[in-house]
Amino acid sequence: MYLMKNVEQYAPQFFPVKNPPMRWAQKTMIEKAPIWCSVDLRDGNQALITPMSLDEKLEFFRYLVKIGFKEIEIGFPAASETEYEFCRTLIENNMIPDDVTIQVLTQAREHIIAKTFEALKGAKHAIVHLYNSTSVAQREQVFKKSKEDIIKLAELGANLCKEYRAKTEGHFRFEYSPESFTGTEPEFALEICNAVLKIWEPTPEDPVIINLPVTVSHSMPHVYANQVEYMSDNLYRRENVIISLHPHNDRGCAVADSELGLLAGGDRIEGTLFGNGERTGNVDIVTLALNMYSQGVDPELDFSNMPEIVEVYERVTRMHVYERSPYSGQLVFAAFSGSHQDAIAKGMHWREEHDCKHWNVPYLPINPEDVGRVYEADVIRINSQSGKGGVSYLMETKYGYHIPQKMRESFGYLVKGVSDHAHKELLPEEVLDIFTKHYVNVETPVSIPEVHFVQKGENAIGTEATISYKGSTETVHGDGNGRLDAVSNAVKAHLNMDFSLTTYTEHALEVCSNSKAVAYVGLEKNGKTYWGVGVHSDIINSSISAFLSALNAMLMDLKK
Ligand SMILES: CC(=O)SCCNC(=O)CCNC(=O)[C@H](O)C(C)(C)COP(=O)(O)OP(=O)(O)OC[C@H]1O[C@@H](n2cnc3c(N)ncnc32)[C@H](O)[C@@H]1OP(=O)(O)O
Ligand SMILES: CC(C)C(=O)C(=O)O
Ligand SMILES: [Mg+2]
Repeated sequence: MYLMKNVEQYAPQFFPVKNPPMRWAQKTMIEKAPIWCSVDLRDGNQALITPMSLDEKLEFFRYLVKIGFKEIEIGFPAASETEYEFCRTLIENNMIPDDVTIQVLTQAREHIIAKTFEALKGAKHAIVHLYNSTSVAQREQVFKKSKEDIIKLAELGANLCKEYRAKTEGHFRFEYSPESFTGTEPEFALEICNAVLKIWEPTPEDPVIINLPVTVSHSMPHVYANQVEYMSDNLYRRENVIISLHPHNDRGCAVADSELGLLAGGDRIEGTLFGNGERTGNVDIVTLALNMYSQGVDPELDFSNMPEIVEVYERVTRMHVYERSPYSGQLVFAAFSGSHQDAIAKGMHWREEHDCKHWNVPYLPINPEDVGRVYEADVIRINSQSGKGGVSYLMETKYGYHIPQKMRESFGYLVKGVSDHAHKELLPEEVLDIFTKHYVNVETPVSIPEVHFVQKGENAIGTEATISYKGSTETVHGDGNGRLDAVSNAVKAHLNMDFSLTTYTEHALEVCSNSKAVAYVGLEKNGKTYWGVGVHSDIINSSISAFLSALNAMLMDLKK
């Protein structure tokens, strides 16, 4: 018995290439950026609940130009007034930079082609993108036409485009898409593309784009790569043809389809920012480009200010960038878990110490700063899964505290406990607050309001300390081999208790541009270590405060 009863109605709907050479499978990397074409304003827009307004489209267009797109499909001008107006606004207001080519989509129907060319009047250059469906399902169910008739439809469209181009001023190139390519037999897809190419006769000066859309994804990515390789090997005048890939993400494979398709002969990618588009989306160009970037290949697009890109995109499309979207999601660089944080913190230190030329910090495929993300806010995030490494890294990078190795565990568990009980993430300020309240300059139950020292020999110091404890204040004396030792001995004698000072470290601390000294003290009693921190403008005061803080932690614990 099947858990999902309808499984039997499904069968593979794709047409694999027979005996594919699979030369692409020998390659391991995409070595140069493809030609990028953003289809955000067309494919992306047609998939929005509320399509973008004219102003929103204009803003998005300008932003795509800023990112570095040189080819932008701006819409389907024959589809609606807004689409038409948008095209006219760009042209009439000279808003298209000379190095940017707009692209428009049209069906193979005369009135639609006529309207498309009318929309393009005055454009210096443009790509006219003609499509018709070629898949078995569409031929049978939608067009109810034979293969021959479908080829005739494509030829009609190609001829009409040629005629209208001849009548319109401007430098226009052509693109043809056998829509639903992945549901089409490869031999038929080749036949129809070659029929169109024979009408358009591509030359080096007038190359034609053949776009191979994964309109609906039916197969694993290597099947698509074989189809692309087959087309690339057999297209008429291949040398003057630009093979474009247009994957959709129905199987979650759009990025893989694009990458393998590029290895297999693709020259160009049509996709959208963050993968917006019909159903599960188009290929996410951000991911594709930054995948290349992470291997040292210049993607020729600028994604260095991801927070701004996300803001513009979310505002104009009313879509949301998923928190786990590669490179762009709010949480993709965040490490909550202790061992990840620890490795990142160590990796960052390693990098500083070894002046590494290549980025190889564990768990971070790229430097988050390269896409405008901030370490403290975006990388090490603290909750009950966090550990000492991450918490200490945060205290060091955000607040300048170099917590001694031996103290880190105590602090790590303290923070984890707070987060666990509150059942929430702790902000850096909250972590600092726990640190301050628990360790820094703690003056109860014991405080030392006054202390004096006298040098008694080369390694001998005497102290006179005023100690307040349980409501009484007394002046006591002690000797030691240093100031802290002398104070510690005076306190031990006064309280009639024993403990040993196991850790002492100190360093300078910048607090609001004032330099202070911070000291850390570890006191051990009955096999347990108690920690204290002192912060003061004077290092002697810092060390005594650190000592007292540790002592007070011990006394409070012994009282329990
Ligand atoms: C995979 C993709 O993303 S393809 C792009 C899809 N995008 C869009 O469709 C958005 C814009 N489209 C529209 O606004 C409308 O569909 C228009 C304005 C283009 C056309 O509108 P209408 O003619 O009113 O309606 P509609 O789209 O339903 O037309 C369907 C007819 O066109 C035919 N047709 C569909 N696609 C094509 C094509 N590429 N070439 C030629 N004919 C086509 C259909 O077979 C059908 O024919 P029929 O009238 O003989 O049954
Ligand atoms: C118009 C075509 C290229 C398309 O968007 C698709 O097939 O997905
Ligand atoms: Mg599409």
